[in-house]
Amino acid sequence: MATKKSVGALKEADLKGKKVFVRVDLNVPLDDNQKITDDTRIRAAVPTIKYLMGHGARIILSSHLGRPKGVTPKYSLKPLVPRLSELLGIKVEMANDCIGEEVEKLVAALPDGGVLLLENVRFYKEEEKNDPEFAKKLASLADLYVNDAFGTAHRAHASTEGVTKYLKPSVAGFLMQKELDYLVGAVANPKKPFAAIVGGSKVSSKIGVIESLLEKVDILILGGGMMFTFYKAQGYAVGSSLVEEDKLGLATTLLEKAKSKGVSLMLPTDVVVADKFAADANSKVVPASGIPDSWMGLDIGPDSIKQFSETLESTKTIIWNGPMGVFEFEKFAVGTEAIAKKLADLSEKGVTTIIGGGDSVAAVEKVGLADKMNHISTGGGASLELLEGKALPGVLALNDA
Ligand SMILES: Nc1ncnc2c1ncn2[C@@H]1O[C@H](COP(=O)(O)OP(=O)(O)O)[C@@H](O)[C@H]1O
Ligand SMILES: O=C(OP(=O)(O)O)[C@H](O)COP(=O)(O)O
Repeated sequence: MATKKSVGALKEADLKGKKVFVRVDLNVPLDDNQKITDDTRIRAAVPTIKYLMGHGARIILSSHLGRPKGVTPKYSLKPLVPRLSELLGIKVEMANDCIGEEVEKLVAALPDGGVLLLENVRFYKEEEKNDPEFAKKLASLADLYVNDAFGTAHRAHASTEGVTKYLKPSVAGFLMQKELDYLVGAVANPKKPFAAIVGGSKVSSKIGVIESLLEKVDILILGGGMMFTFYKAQGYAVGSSLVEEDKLGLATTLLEKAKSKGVSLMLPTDVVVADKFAADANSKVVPASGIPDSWMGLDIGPDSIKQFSETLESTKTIIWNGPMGVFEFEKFAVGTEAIAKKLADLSEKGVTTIIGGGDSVAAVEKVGLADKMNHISTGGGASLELLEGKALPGVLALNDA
């Protein structure tokens, strides 16, 4: 685990004129017109960058956006430059690549206090493979490394882990430290009953976390795209809803494990189904066991909202990652907004509420309730893995970890 020493290391580092490779998580939601719909992750990255600017460092920012397969214009980081520049109060330069000669020239031209944003590091498949040669190329751009990408700290990728082997010192940024300080404390000894709410669409990467969560929580509520794999495992028809066919066996095991552990695992009893994946789809509420052929579940229904809300009343700590439905479409935002309101309400009554994840936080911001929560985390998967008790590779790789 990174300790206060890591921040000390950043504060003690000689930064004047030094090229600093800063991994940030600028994986923000964008709409169809490439407009940022929630800038939480950009704002969260600002304190470390401003500190580096103020100390005369030459800042090379690196991030991913989405899960592109190769170079994909839709996943370019260019639309973020105006907002980043505005927040930093300087003109941020943008590179068309993240390695190579053009990037080296732009780095060489950086003045003290200047900021260069590299293009999406996931445009190279070597990033997620944690390819050492690619990590070396990234590292060759700079003199030292700062990891402030808490949201990606659970990934052992070239820009989060590999690069630390070639860049010393490698230290945590302020956001990384703040997240760890809060989350490690909050989840090591949570006030009980402790509930986790897991939804969203990253089923295959988050379903595995559920097994360990069953060791920690008293109540586990599942919604969003996560629920249909569990429905199908129980023999329900799911129409054209999001399902991970190869996780059906795991879902069955998890249902059994919850029972044997005495964990109350709750699935929505009703679902809002749609005839297409669109804002103007026809929709109706059906029982969980009654999803019609070729319809897809895009939100939890009113009965589920009621049951989940009543259950949450009894808790003392709640961690939530993953929206309950496709909240980006008004018609399917009801479940997510109701749960957000419930958590805000409970927070005022003294329940500890932690919301993590790019889209979950966007949903809570959208209804203006972020300020009511105890902690808004920039990491969804990362906070769940911390809660599991796992060491995060991006943190472990730092010098003072
Ligand atoms: N029933 C569903 N079917 C498909 N996608 C869903 C469903 N419910 C929620 N989602 C989608 O899940 C996405 C967020 O998932 P995820 O990335 O796991 O959350 P976070 O970013 O908070 O960690 C949202 O874009 C939302 O539209
Ligand atoms: O959005 C993210 O994770 P999250 O949705 O779990 O919060 C991070 O940027 C990590 O992205 P990834 O899950 O594609 O590695």
